[in-house]
Amino acid sequence: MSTTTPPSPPLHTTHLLRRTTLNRIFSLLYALAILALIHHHLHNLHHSTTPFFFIADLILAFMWTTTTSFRLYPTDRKVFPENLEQVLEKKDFPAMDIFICTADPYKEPPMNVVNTALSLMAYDYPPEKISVYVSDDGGSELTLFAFFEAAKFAKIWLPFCRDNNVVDRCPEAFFRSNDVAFSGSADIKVMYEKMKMKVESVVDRGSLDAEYISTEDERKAFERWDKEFTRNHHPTVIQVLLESGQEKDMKGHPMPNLIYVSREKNKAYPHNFKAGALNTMLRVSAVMTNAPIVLTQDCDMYSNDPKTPQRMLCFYADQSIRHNLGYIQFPQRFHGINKADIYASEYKRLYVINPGGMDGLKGPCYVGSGCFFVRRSFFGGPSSPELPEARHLWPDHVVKMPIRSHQVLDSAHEVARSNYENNTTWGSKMGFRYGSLSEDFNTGLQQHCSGWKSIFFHPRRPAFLGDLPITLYDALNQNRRWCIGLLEVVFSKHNPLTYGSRFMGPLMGLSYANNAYWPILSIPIFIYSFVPQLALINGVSVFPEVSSCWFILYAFLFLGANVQDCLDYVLARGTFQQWWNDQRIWHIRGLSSFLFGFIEFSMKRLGIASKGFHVTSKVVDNEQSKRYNNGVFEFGVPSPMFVPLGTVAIVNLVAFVIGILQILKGGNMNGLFGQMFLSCFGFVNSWPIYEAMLWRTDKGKMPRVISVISTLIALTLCTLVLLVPNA
Ligand SMILES: O=c1ccn([C@@H]2O[C@H](COP(=O)(O)OP(=O)(O)O[C@H]3O[C@H](CO)[C@@H](O)[C@H](O)[C@H]3O)[C@@H](O)[C@H]2O)c(=O)[nH]1
Ligand SMILES: [Mn+2]
Repeated sequence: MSTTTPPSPPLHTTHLLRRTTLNRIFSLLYALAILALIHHHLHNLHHSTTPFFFIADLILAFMWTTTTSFRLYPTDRKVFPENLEQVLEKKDFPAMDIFICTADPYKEPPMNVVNTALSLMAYDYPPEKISVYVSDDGGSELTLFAFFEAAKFAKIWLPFCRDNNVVDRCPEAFFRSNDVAFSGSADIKVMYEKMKMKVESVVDRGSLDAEYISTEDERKAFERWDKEFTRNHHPTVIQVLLESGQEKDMKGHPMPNLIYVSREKNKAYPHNFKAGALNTMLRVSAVMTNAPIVLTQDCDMYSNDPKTPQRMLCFYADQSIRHNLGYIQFPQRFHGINKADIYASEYKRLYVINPGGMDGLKGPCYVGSGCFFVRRSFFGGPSSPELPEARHLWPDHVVKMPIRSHQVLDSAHEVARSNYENNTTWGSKMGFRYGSLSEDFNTGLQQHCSGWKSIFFHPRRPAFLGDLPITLYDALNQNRRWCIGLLEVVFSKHNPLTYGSRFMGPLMGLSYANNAYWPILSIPIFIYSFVPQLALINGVSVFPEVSSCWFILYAFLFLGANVQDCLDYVLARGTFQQWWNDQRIWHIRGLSSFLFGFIEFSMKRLGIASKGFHVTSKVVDNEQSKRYNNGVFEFGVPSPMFVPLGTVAIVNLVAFVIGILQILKGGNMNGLFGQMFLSCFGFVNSWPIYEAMLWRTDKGKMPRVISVISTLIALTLCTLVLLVPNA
């Protein structure tokens, strides 16, 4: 009799979405329609405006092709963490090194960073297997001070969460939403508030008074902030705040490791922003704990689900996919979004819809936060390792010394030196990749190209929740930085279309290109925001007449793209109103951040100074936050990025009014319908801009100077076009 081992229960399953077949059929139809349109354009090239639309439509067609790569294999996954223990015993769970990046105590309040750290330390996971590394690029004693306090509070907070099975393990989120009386929660709240007050008062004052320093350890730590210490030029500071083997929580259970690291900064060496910080963390953690799993977290992205590591393990523990599994990406989700999501800060397409489409191919892009990496994936491809010279940095190295021992601390300082990476392949072949302000996109791309796969998992309850920009200026600035980073990849050797398609296949190449080529959308958006409108003012018809069959083609292309986009959006649990705002913000980005990102990228290439990584502010102004919650656009600052928005708003208004007048006078409605429709669309989309320019009185209105400049430009354009002979 033969015995067979029963098959182990599934840890995860994956399936294609039901809409896949429809998607594919529609893609084919739409592609044919695009070909017909190109044919139509080629026959009409002699018309004066056709070349504009030809260029615009070619770019739109290209972008549509890239979007289609997400629609051919849209995938969804399920995990079964309840089966985990049959495959992997708790004592065999892999260790995890968690990196939390922060860069500025005034834009990223230390109390928020502490909250993120506490939520992650409190994971429902063996604490002795967790090490949290806080990377402080701000080199701030205020942040370190906050973490000394956090380490004390953690000894109470962790057992409280564990014993009461708390789900919101970020203290701030817990106290905000839980009125249920957990045993002891009132006392803990008092302790939390006390810590918060202490930290915030120190941050408000901007310096640390002797009265706040209570132990010898702390005194010694803060001595490192001497007179020479500045944010851009200072020695390495590594402070072990909690050591798992040594420290116990108030119930006697082990604590996770908690380590503060501010890498050495020296103006003579490039620090490569976040990617540089993360590479330092990779090395420092290698000599201290060297866990096989690395979780990267932005300082504002707190854990919203203590079971996330178990869900991640459902993939990691599956031997059949392990050999080339590089990372598991959870989507970036946000808290505090207003109901209509006016700035489309949720980036539903980028963070939720598109990754699901790539998951059916070789896996999603890395988006910078909420991503569990297999450490080995930073050191060459699955079958072509690229290892650092120092043996103790290899991913299989086993650390045998306690993290506070001299040897370990000495090597940690050594690898955090600002010139450590000189003449090495860190940032080019190893670790997080340099050369792009969108280090996340760049790193994921290169990992995929070297043969790694990734997995996208989108649980119902968001695994992480982050802050989002609540002013239009911040939102556009963030987008502008991304564009610079994306263009840096497009114009590098790792272009997703050429290099990417060669190593990942054409569909993955197109998926990556969809994001990378965002900024070129600026061209069709500018053309369609100005040319048909100006022609309308001049009474020139540029689109097919309503009665012609070409009009049906135009209508199909316009409606087809928008209805499908809207369906994708609504099926991903969005609302129609959110989709509406999302399409509007795409136009806004096209007219502002995409263009300005392109300009700054070009200047950077020409060697003219650039701002580098401009950290998004996470500080909330009460007035602004009130307006944001009411769904009111926040302009306020006189940014040149607002000028095209104002100009387009006025040109569309003028065109729409003149169009109506012409029709009333018995003009050519049949020939001008398309243009009337576009001006009307532009007019409706610009509503918040008229409000901000004309009748709002609050601080978030459009600054006068921007209104004046954009009105002048718009009126000049409208007048000039009237001088063009009406052909
Ligand atoms: O020199 C720097 C600059 C930034 N950061 C950190 O990088 C993170 C992201 O910065 P943020 O200003 O919040 O940028 P976002 O645009 O919101 O971030 C998105 O875009 C970045 C790439 O541009 C990714 O790194 C992020 O993970 C992704 O969430 C924050 O934790 C910062 O502290 C550093 O550690 N060092
Ligand atoms: Mn952020």
